[in-house]
Amino acid sequence: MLFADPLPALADAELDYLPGWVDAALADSWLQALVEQTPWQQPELFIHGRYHRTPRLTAWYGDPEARYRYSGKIHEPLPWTPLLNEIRQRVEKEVGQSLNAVLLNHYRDGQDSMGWHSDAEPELGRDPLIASLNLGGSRRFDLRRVGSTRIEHSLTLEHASLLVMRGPTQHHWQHQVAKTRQTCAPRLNLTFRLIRFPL
Ligand SMILES: O=C(O)CCC(=O)C(=O)O
Ligand SMILES: [Fe+2]
Repeated sequence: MLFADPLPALADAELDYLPGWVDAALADSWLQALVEQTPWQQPELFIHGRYHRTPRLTAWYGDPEARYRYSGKIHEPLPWTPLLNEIRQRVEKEVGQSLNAVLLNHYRDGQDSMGWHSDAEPELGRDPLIASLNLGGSRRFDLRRVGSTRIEHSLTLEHASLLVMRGPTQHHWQHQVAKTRQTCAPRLNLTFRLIRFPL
């Protein structure tokens, strides 16, 4: 093989990393439009008995039934914009499955982050497919087994790439985007999902 595999096979996981999934100039235009057009929010999360501001900006879009529970609160989806719907259709074609919601995360700099979690909410059902589009600055994405504190693998998610997680991944693995002191260009991540069992 000419290049080191950015993603070796991990037991009980099915991950595909597709660098350059979309033309870089088109990805640039998506990034700019989404940063400007999205009504960003910074919700408060109730964790360990205290409220914390989410360390990033977020927005939730989807079909009307795609409600989403997050830290005890139910979030109604915003209606699809033409651009998000166009991106959704491209992603659906890639993964061969319909998707009815997307979570947008805006990491403004290296101090914005997402803590360890699995995307295993009951609304997503068994073996959920999560298709994650990366726009803007690169960030390190870490993986560890559920129940372990040791990072087993890290990969750099680059502009215009798509990371697809499917099969048993969410039931056996957690992921994070950690804070970093390195300078980071603003980054958007869009995780497309299928809410199978709406609340
Ligand atoms: O920003 C990322 O790459 C991860 C986002 C994520 O894990 C999520 O939205 O559930
Ligand atoms: Fe996630």
